[in-house]
Amino acid sequence: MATKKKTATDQTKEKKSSSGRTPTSKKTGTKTSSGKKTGSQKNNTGKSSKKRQSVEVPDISRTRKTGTPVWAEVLLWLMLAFCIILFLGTVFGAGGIIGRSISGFFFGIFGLLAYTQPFILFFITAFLIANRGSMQAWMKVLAISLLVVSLCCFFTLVSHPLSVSMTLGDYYSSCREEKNGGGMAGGMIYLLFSPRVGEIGTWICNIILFIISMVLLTGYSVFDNIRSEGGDALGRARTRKQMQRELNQQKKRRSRLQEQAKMQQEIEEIRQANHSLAKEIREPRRERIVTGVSKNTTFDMNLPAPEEVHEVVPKITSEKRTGTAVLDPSRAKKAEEAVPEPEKIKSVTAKKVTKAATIPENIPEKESETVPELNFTIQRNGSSQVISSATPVATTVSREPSLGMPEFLQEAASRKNAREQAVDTGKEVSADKPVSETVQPTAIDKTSAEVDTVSETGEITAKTKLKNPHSSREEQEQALDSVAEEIKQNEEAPKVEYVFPPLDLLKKPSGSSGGNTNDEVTETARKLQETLHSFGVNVTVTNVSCGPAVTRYELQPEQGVKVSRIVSLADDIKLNLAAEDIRIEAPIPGKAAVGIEVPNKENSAVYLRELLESDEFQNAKSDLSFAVGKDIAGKVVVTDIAKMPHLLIAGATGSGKSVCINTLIMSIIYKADPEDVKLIMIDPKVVELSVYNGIPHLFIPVVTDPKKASGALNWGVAEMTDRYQKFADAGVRDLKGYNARVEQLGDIDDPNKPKKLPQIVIIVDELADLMMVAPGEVEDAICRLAQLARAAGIHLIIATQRPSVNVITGLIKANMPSRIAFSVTSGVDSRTILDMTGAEKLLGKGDMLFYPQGYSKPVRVQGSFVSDAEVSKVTEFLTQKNDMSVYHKQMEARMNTVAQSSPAAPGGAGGGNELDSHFAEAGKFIIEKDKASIGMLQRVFKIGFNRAARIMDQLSEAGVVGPEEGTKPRKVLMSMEEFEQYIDENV
Ligand SMILES: Nc1ncnc2c1ncn2[C@@H]1O[C@H](COP(=O)(O)OP(=O)(O)OP(=O)(O)O)[C@@H](O)[C@H]1O
Repeated sequence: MATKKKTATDQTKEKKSSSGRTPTSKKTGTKTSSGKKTGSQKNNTGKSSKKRQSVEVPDISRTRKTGTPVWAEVLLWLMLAFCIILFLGTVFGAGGIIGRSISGFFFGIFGLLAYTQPFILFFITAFLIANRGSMQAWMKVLAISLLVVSLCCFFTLVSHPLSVSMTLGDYYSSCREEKNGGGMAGGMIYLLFSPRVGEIGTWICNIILFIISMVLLTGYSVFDNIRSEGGDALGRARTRKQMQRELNQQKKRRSRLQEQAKMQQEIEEIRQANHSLAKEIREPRRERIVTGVSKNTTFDMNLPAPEEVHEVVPKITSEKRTGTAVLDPSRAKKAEEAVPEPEKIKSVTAKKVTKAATIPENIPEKESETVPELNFTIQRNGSSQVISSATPVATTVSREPSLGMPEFLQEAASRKNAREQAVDTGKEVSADKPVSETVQPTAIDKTSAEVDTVSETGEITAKTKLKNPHSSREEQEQALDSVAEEIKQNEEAPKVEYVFPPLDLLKKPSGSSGGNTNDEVTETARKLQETLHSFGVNVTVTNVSCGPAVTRYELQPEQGVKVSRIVSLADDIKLNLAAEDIRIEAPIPGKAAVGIEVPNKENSAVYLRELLESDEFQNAKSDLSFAVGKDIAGKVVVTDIAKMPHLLIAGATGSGKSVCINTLIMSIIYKADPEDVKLIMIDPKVVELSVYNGIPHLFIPVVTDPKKASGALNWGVAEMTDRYQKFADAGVRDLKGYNARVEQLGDIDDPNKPKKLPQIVIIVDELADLMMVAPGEVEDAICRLAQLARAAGIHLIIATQRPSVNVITGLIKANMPSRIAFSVTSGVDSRTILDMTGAEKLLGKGDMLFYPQGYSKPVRVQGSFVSDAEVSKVTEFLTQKNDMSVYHKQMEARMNTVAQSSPAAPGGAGGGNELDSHFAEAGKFIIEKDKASIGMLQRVFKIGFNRAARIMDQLSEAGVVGPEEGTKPRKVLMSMEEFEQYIDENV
């Protein structure tokens, strides 16, 4: 035990000592509790071990390397003592016996210089110690010794010369006694030189000795100095010469650089001249400044003899164009001479072209200091007129299609078909109207050609019973069955020939075309140019398009003018033109111009009749042609709903949505047979579309109850899925293919023969009202229809006055590619509709931004107008001429079925007190989760709030869940077994 204890104490001691002293071994290191060394510890250990080594093995010599060794220090101290004693002895005769004998010895050796010896001795000792091992130090000591000796000799010569009889020993004793002379050292030198070179010689030799000692001591070489002095003078002369030479070189270099810069400038000028010439060549001919060509193409017989007219044709050699000459200065100069200046161009090349015509007096010149003169074209109702402040007005007919209009909008061909003949009986439209030359065959031809190709192997299977394999909802199936039944009944009913309503039921446009007069347009164009010029933005009005509501001025900014500057001046332009609001289109798509749209002083309405009478509409092939209105240049805009394929119409209240929908419906009524196009109208506002009740195009009466509306949309979904099934059976891809296949069957005598399917347009006048009642279901139905219904020939037209994100949801927006934005209150609303601002600048009353699928930017259009009275007249005509009494009854019946089958309708799918089809599932789900909430049911079963609430009420009645408890969730009262038993007994 004792041994153990001792060992432990020893260990502790060792530890202590190791921690105090620091260990020597590298292996020893502090370990962490886990036994591992940390990095920092390792580092520390490393450092401390080095320290430890230096402490452990003290190396005095090494430590003293930088300082004085001990022995030297001791020596120095001893020397100091000796010198002090010497000093005391020599100066004061003190220092005792040792002091006196030492000083006597020093007087004997050095004579008078013995007084300096204590200092010299101490200095030499210290100096040698400080520069140990240095030869230089020894040399210095030698020099001092020589100096001392020469000084001793000097004192010998001066104070106490040696007599001839005296020996060196005598002289030593004499100096020691008298404390005078140069001592033995001086005497020795004297004796060395005096007998040989005489007294003077001794003096000289001593002086030389003195100089030598000084040279050795200071290292200063007199000869070197003399030589360097002489050399310096020579060097200075040389440097001066060198500097002169360099100055001359610099001058030469500078002048050469100046020459180069000059040459480069010349080259740059030539390059610019080449560039501008090349640009002139690239410029379209019409944009080049042409002199001497009259724009008046009418030949005047009274004109004087034809003058020579010159056209500028810049002559450019290949050398100039390629710009190779500029690399060679000499050639560059030649090229410069060859490159004509603007004046030169005029004069030199004017001789090239001669034409027999008058020379116009005023040619618009591009000047940045002055406002350019006006010279632009006014486009109005498809024709264009050239306006120039310098030349007389000449009118030319513009045959160019209006800007930004895709082909399918201008589609018109000489279509004289059976339908037109039928229309002629009722319509006022003259079939003998000349076909416009602007009309071109369009994509629609191609499309019809494409879709008409039907699979040769496929045969149409007659389907007696319609089914909906894709629909999972019971309601949808019910709706589908009932609607199918109704359709079947309709088909079996005797066919009534559709009588198209005559166009004279619609109001004729007034004689005046409206819009601004030419003078007003010119005045506004001038004001625009001046306003922008006053802000330092130079523009030229190149074209003016007079629309029914707005006039667009096309401005071409000068080179270097930023488009954003014009946009930023919108308010100033508005102020200067005193305009209500202006819209800037910067730049106009496809044009090198900025468009400023200024409202007309007088707004002219675009009557639907003039659009329906237009060639564009008359020649449009599609049954779903829609006369939208007139564009900014007064050109009729007709579009095909089938190609849209779904349209979202949004705008503030009173902006013209309902009128737009009316014109759309009227366009269909005037274009399509009810057999080809059917309409489903949903009008939660009740008053807007009810007037159409009774027209043959309606599938079901106008739906006004928002709760029933989602049922109608669901019916649309069911119809769509059914149609896809039919297409699949027939081996076709879309409605056109299917109808073509049906037509191929001809008049076979089979009661189950498939019938042609009409295109269906579902029109919703106020989406916001529907979204309030059943947002989930409406959104679902709209999205499903929008995604798939195009090929099935079902198209959606949805209007809303609330362009907020909870009405036009992201899903709806993504699935409605074509948009019409009427005037809205804010840019945010405009963004919601169009994904860009602009609609907030519209004027209302049918002023719209038309943005169908395929457009890069929305086009501003003034929508066509049809009054309620006109609509009433047309619907009256239709109900009278087309016997719809049977049809009405059937529609009523179908409407009721659809309404009942609507999931949003009260009473659920079965109506009355029947339990909802989701009742059992919902009950089980709630018991399983032990949580009852309507929102949860909505989410899980993807149903609307009303239905979920109804299921919850039914569950409450059945005692599955407790009553409502304010904001708290209802209590779950039944177990799974009890509920299953309940279902077995009651359901
Ligand atoms: N294309 C048009 N040309 C001339 N005036 C028009 C045009 N469209 C609409 N208006 C005028 O604007 C008024 C309001 O139009 P409309 O009823 O269509 O607006 P709305 O957007 O449907 O409004 P709300 O959402 O309140 O029903 C019309 O009574 C009519 O006088």
